[in-house]
Amino acid sequence: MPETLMDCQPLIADQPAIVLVCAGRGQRAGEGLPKQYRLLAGEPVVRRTLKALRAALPLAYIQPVIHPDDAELFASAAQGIDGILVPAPGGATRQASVLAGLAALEALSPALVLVHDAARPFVTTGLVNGVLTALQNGAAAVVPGVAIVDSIRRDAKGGTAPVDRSGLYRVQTPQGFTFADLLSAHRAVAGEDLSDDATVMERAGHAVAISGGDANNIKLTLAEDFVLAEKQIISALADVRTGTGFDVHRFEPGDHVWLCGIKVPFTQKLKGHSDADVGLHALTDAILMALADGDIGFHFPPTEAKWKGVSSDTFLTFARDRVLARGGMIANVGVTIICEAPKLMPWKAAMQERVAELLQIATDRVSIQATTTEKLGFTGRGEGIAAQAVATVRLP
Ligand SMILES: Nc1ccn([C@@H]2O[C@H](COP(=O)(O)OP(=O)(O)OP(=O)(O)O)[C@@H](O)[C@H]2O)c(=O)n1
Ligand SMILES: C[C@](O)(CO)[C@H](O)COP(=O)(O)O
Repeated sequence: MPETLMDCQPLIADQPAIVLVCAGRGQRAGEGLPKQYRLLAGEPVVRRTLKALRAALPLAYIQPVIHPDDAELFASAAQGIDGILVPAPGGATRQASVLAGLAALEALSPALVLVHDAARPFVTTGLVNGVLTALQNGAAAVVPGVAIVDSIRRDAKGGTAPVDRSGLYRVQTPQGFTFADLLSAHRAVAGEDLSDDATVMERAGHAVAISGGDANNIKLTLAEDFVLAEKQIISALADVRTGTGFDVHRFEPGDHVWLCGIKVPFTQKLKGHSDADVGLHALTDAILMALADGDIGFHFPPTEAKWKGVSSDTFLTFARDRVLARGGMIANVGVTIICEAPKLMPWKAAMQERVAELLQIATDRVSIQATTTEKLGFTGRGEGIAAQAVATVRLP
C-alpha cells in the first residue's frame, strides 16, 4: 500500500483512485504563484479542488502530481484532508505528469482511475458520479462534456468559414478510465504532448464516451478566470452576516505597542495576557460574532497559561479558519483604533497589508482607521488604547 502524506482513515482500496495533476506552471494565468496555489476567495485553488473531490468520493485515494519546487505549497494547501498519497514529481507536460501519477499508483492497482486538473476547483459529486456510472456500465474511457451552443468559425483562406457545431463538446475533467488500460495507453505514447487522457486512450484504440459536463466546472487558465471563479463562489454564499468587536488595553511601562499585527515603537506598551494587540482582538471578536461562534475570551481564556505572551495573529487566524471550515469567506473587515498617541498615520498601510495577509484576503477588503476622542475619556487622558472592528462574512 502506498505511503500516505498524512494520517488518514483507512480508505478502501477497491474505490477508484484519483490522479490530481498539479505540476503545471500556469503561465497563461500571469504573474504570481502557479495558479493552483493562488488564493480563490481566501483558499488555495488546489485545496478547494481536493475538498471537492474528497466530498464526492470520501473513500478514494488521491494521488497528487506536483512540481518538485512546490512541495511546501502543496503540503500547506492539503493540510487536514484525508487520503492523500505522497505526491509524485510531475513532468514537463500534462501528459508526462499524468503518467507519473499513474505509475505511482501501479502498486495499488485500482480497477478504475479518475484524472483531474488541480485547476478545476468546481468539480461536483454529480459530475464524478456521471463519469463513474458510465465506467460501471462498461466504458473504458469517459469524459464529461458540455455541448457547444455558440456558432463556431474556423480561420480559412480569405476570411473564416462556419463549422457545424452539432456533436461538438467542450471537454472537462475528471476523466475516468479503466486503470490498466490508461497506464498502458500512456506508456505507448510517452514523450508526446496530447492535451487530455481521452485522446491518449483513443490513440490506443479505445472508444471515448461522454458524460454530462457542467458549465460551472471551469478550468482556471487565464487571469480573468479568477474573477469569474470568485464570482461563482460568492454567488453560492448567500448567507451574509456582520459582526462587531470592541476591546481596550491599558498602558504600562514599555517601548512599543502591537497594533493590527504591526510593532509600533512608543513610549509605553499595552498591558495584556497576550501581546495585547487591541486591534486584532476587536477584529477577532467581530469575525466570531458574525459566525455567532463565541468570542475571543471563550476560545482563548486569559486564565490559560498557554496564551501568555502569544501573538494575536493566532487569534485572528483561528477566527479566519472557523469561517473557512464552514465553507465561507470573509467579505470585508474594518478596524478603528482610538487613541491620542502613538500617531498611526505612518503605520496604517502596513496594518492593512498585515491584516489582509493574515486573513488571506485582498487589501481592498481591509480598512484601517484611527481617531482620537478629542482628549476626552480614558483614551483622551492617554491611559490606554481602544479599538472597534466590523466584519462581514458570507456563508453557504
Ligand atoms: N507539466 C504539467 C502541465 C500541467 N499540469 C496540470 O494540468 C492541469 C491543466 O493544465 P493547464 O491548465 O494547461 O495548466 P498549466 O500547464 O499550469 O498552464 P499554462 O499552460 O498556462 O502554463 C493543471 O492542473 C496543471 O497543474 C501538470 O500537472 N503538469
Ligand atoms: C484536460 C483538459 O482540462 C480538458 O479540457 C485540458 O485539455 C487541459 O488543459 P490545456 O489548457 O489543454 O493544457
